[in-house]
Amino acid sequence: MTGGAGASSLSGMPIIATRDLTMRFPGVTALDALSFTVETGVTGLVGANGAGKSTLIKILLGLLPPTSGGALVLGHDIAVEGPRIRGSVGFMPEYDCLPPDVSATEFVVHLARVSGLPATAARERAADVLRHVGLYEERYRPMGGYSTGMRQKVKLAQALVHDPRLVFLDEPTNGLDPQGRDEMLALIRRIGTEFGISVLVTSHLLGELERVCDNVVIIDGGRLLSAQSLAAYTEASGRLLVEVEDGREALERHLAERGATVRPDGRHLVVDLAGEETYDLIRDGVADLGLALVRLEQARHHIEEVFR
Ligand SMILES: Nc1ncnc2c1ncn2[C@@H]1O[C@H](COP(=O)(O)OP(=O)(O)OP(=O)(O)O)[C@@H](O)[C@H]1O
Repeated sequence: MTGGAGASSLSGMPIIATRDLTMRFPGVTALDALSFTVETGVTGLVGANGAGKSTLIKILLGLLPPTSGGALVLGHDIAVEGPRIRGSVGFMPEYDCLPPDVSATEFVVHLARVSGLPATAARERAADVLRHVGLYEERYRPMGGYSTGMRQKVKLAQALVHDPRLVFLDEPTNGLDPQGRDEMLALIRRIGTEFGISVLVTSHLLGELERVCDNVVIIDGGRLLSAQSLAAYTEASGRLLVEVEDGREALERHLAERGATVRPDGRHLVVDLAGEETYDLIRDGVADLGLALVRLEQARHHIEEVFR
């Protein structure tokens, strides 16, 4: 993935490539000259409410023409190949209007038929994806009685039923309780790994994307803040985290007197890594003071730091 300052490039052909993508509505610029590429895998698209995530998805599906700029999705041009893109891309919208009198099975079979699958294949695929998302006996009941979690699963199942190469999931954890959220995040990870389908998943919560994504694109007010692999966000920071059972202050003094740059941070000490000798200094200090070492590791950057 590339884009933004300090972006790192991943190998392989991009599944999404945007170029100066701009979308203006009267009085608001929803997307402002966005240029980035996304490689295969699970990619998080994160931004606050109103950042432009849903608008970007509609444009990438070829449903909404941008004001200017362009994009390729799976190598297809959004300006002229919308139907082709929608044939190879699944879409789980943020909101739903699931017919209350219809069962999940009937609904997903119907959408499989709309995607062009023959009747038998549509029934088989629908049964498969409903099982994969975790809807079992309930799938024969009318959807009017479903919980939010079950409705999210139906939306996910219909996005997967035509065996797409890529799925767009718009805020799939919205409205879920913590357990439902965990289940949905685990499912998203499985879609990317076991099923081999690339995923673009939006959220306004960085923390949850951090748990399932290979890559993260961050937008703010329609502008690109950053687009890179998760590993690049959380790379080693050049600082060591040290935790001892008792005697944190004594160790801090000991290290500072020997030239280390050290400061307390909660239960830890954070020590600037000047080289291998910093490890030796800490080891000797802990031994000299007779302390019990609980933890010594490289501090990692946190993805939230992008927003600071
Ligand atoms: N059809 C439209 N007409 C006018 N303004 C729009 C339209 N669609 C979106 N906007 C505006 O564009 C901006 C981006 O909206 P968008 O829905 O893409 O954001 P989002 O990041 O998906 O947020 P949310 O998670 O709240 O949906 C917002 O200011 C929104 O009010």
